[in-house]
Parts: sequence; structure tokens; C-alpha cells
Amino acid sequence: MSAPRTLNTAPLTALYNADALRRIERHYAPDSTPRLMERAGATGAAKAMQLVGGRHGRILVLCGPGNNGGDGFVLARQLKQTGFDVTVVHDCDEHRGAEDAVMAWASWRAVGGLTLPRVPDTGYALVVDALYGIGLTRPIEGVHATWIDAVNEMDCPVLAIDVPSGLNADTGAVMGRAIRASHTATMIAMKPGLFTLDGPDHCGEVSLHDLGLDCAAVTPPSGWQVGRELFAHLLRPRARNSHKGTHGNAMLVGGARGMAGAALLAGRAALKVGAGRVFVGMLDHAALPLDPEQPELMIRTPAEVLAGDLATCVAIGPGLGQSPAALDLMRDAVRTPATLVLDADALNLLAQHGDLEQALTRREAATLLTPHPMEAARLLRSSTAKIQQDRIVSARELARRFRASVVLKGCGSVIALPDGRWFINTTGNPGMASAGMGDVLTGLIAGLLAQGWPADLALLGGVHLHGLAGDRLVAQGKGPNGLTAGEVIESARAAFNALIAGADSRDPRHSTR
Ligand SMILES: NC(=O)C1=CN([C@@H]2O[C@H](COP(=O)(O)OP(=O)(O)OC[C@H]3O[C@@H](n4cnc5c(N)ncnc54)[C@H](OP(=O)(O)O)[C@@H]3O)[C@@H](O)[C@H]2O)[C@@H](O)CC1
Ligand SMILES: [K+]
Repeated sequence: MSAPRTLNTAPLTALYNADALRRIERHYAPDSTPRLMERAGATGAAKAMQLVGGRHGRILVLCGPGNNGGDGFVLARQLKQTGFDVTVVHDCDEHRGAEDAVMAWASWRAVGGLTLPRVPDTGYALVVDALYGIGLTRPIEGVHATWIDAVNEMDCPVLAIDVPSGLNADTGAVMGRAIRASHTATMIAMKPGLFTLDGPDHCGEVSLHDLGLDCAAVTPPSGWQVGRELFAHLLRPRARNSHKGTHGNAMLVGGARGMAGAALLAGRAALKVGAGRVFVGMLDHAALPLDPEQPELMIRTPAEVLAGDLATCVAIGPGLGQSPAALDLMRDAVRTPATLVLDADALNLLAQHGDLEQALTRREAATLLTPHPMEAARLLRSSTAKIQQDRIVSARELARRFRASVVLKGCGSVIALPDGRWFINTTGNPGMASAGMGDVLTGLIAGLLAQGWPADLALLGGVHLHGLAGDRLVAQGKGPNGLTAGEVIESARAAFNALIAGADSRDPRHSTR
């Protein structure tokens, strides 16, 4: 039987999509004093003052047609009343927002605030973007697109209110044009689009301002950010009285002719995250009988690896190829009673052979899929562009269809579970968009599975650790340019041991599991 899916999401940062945020707003807005928009504007003004510091330079505020624009008018008024030289840009004769936004505009005019219909010259200490928030419904065109272009050319900090305008708050997709902010002050709750796809390139530093609202009391989170709190209870020091059998066996299958390196990278990663023994079933008959740089790896034929009954987990795919022999191995692998990780060409074979899909959905043990967007597109008979349009929907659809836990890799990897829950991982950097990184991720997941981590936590933990390892290297000046997968393995070992060393032994969850 598959392991029960016991994940404690309570300590994680919650993510709310636009529909859920509307429910929260509807719940609190009628009785809130001061009005939510006044609170949002005041919070934005405080953030703006923090960014300009003591400098009383000029501040430009772009205000859009809806309530995001309303936040902007409140912020502009408060900054002006504090003594700042504030210019508002707004081009709507009639405010289309709710009553609060109309009032905010009127209050701005009441304090003598001027409104210009175009972005004036540069020379600002700060630009505040309050054009569009979670109400963006279509690509930005026309005059607002030219405003965004002008701001993106300016050489000053840009503070986005709630969401950088043009970024879809649910998906992280740029709709036509988007502000490239240096800071984003997001209101009420974190939004998924800030952390995946184009979000991280447009948000800069994100701060959360909950405006005193308790979101969870109204509606459950839509998803969560992956955090180490999720697997803190598994970060335990090893028992002194242990042996290699205690730390499990990882079985890896792949490494066809010319692609042996992929299987070796995965094997080394499994070993260096702590698997007791790692067997690599190498398709290439001509491959060396051992890995000279890592002689601890046990190189076998794929059939020997799959026939073994010692497996805690089987990971198949790195360098597998799509030959008839590879297909046969896939048919054997899906029958394994162990937790199964499918990566790379294993996913491509799965996309092409319906019998594999059927066998997969009948498995009792857990299955983990690690597609990048192109592999995901093949699995869902879609295009990469459509997959990326809504990465959360795509990952959830994969999880549902294949009854598997899935990581859709890329900027802000999305992890979806078959029960519908989803997570975004925020560790990692663009240096990790290079050859062999996926093989290392597969190896890390296999290594954690070998050590007895429950399947979903091995997936979430492996993805988080992989990114953390890459981030440590960048902090050491070894990336992002030229970061190599081999270095990430070494760094993951250090990061994993540091996590374990830092784990709080008094954590109450330690005593309950
Ligand atoms: N309600 C509350 O309690 C609180 C709300 N808060 C704030 O409100 C924000 C949400 O406000 P919102 O719903 O008014 O949406 P917003 O993003 O301002 O834009 C909607 C307007 O834009 C228009 N429009 C859309 N796309 C367009 C395009 N491409 N090109 C041109 N027009 C386009 C759209 O027109 P329509 O689609 O109807 O034609 C509509 O007029 C939220 O992000 C937060 O900042 C906070 O103060 C906390 C309290
Ligand atoms: K905005």
C-alpha cells in the first residue's frame, strides 16, 4: 500500500489565487475600519518611505482604472501629506473601480494632488506601480503599455503594489507587458504568480502585508510555498548504531550509449545525499564496469538492478534513451513494488505508450514524475507554451491523470500531488538551467527515498534541497554562470548536512513520529 499522505502544511507560507482573495475581500471588506484600501495605501506609503529613506526626492505613482489604482491614490495622498513631491499618472475620465477607488481619487484631488495623463520625464527617487493588481483580465496594450515601457527604462527603484502590473497573479505569466519592479508590496496574502514562471524576474524583493486579516479563517490556502518546516521532522542525525543497510538502497536505471554520464550523475547524487548503497543499471554495455571518480557506485546491468528485491526505490530515466530495450525496461520498472521515480526519457516513453500509462495508474506504490515543461507537454499531448501558460493547472493535471506526485520543473518549480494539493519551490537560480541538473535532482530524490523519506516528502525535499545547493554555490561565487551539475551534488551534500545540524531537536514533532 502507498504511504499515507501526511504533510503538515500549517507552518508553510500560504498562497492564495485571485478567486480565493475575492472571497477574503468579500468577507472582510463590509465591516473593516479603516477601509481595506486605506490600509493597503498606508502600508504601501510606509514601504515607499522606507525605500526612499531620508531623501525627499520626487515620487511618481502610476494609478490604473481599478482598485489597485485606488491603493495608489491613497498612497500618493499620504506621501504628499508627509511632505513628498508626488506626481500621479492616471488617464481615466471616469473611475471604473469600486466606490473606495472613486473616493481615493477624490481624496487625492481634495489635497490638491495633480494628475497627469502621461509619464513625464525621469529623475524620480521612486516609481510606484499601482496600475493593475489581481484584476488584470487581458494583455496590456496601448498607452498603459507605453507607460510600462517608460518605467522599465528608468534608473530608480520601482515599488509594485500587490502585483507588478501586467503579471498574472495566478500564473506568473506576463500579459503583454509587465513592470519590472525592484520591490513588490503584496497585500493580504502571497500570490502564486509572484513565485513561478515570469514572477521572480518581475517582482524583485517581495514583502507581505496582511492588513490584519486572517485569510485561513475564511478559506483554505490555494497552495503553499515549499519550506523546510515541511520535512524538519525527517532531518535527524544518524543513529550511531547504524550500518549501510539502515540507510537504504537506491536503484537507478539509465545510461544508454553516449549518455552514461546522466546515470552516473544521478547515482552520485543519491550516494552523496546519504543512500546506504546505490546500484546503477547501465544500458550501455560498453560503459566502464565502474565509475572511476565514484567507485562506491555499484554498476550493474539494468536487468540485474530491476530484478533485485532490495530496492527501497527505483529511479529510471537519466540517459535512458527510447530504444526497444529502454521500453522493455520501463515495462519492468512500472511493475516494481517500490516507489518509482520517472525522469527524462522514461517520461517520453510514458507519453508514447498507453500500456505504460495504464500500468502506472494501477500501481499501489507511489510514483513520482519529474518533467520539464517540454516533457510535460508530451505527457499531456499539449504544447510547451500551453503548459507554461498555467504551470499550476498543468502540474495538477499531470498528477491527476497519472495518479502520481509531480514536479513541473522550471523557474518556481510546481509540485502537485494526486489529491490536488500543490506547492511552489522558491530555492534555485538560473545557473541551474544547464546539462545534468535534472539527473542530479532525480538522484537526490532517490537518495532521500532510500533513506526512508515518504514519497511526497522526498519529492518536495529533493526539489528544495537541489535549489538550496545551487543557491549556496551562487553565494560562493560559483554561479550562476558556469554552474555545473557535479558541483551541485557536492553542494547538496553540504546543504543537507547543514540542514540536519540546524534541525531543532526540541521540535515537538520529533517526539510524535
Ligand atoms: N477590494 C478590496 O477590498 C481590496 C483591493 N485591493 C486592491 O485592489 C486590487 C484589485 O482591484 P480590482 O479588482 O479593481 O482589479 P485591478 O487590478 O485594479 O484592475 C481592474 C480594472 O482594470 C481593468 N482591466 C483589467 N485588465 C485590463 C487590461 N489589460 N487593460 C485595460 N484594463 C484592464 C478592468 O476592467 P474590465 O476588465 O472590467 O474591463 C478593471 O477596471 C488588488 O490587486 C489590490 O491592489 C486592496 O486595496 C485591498 C482591498
Ligand atoms: K500593481
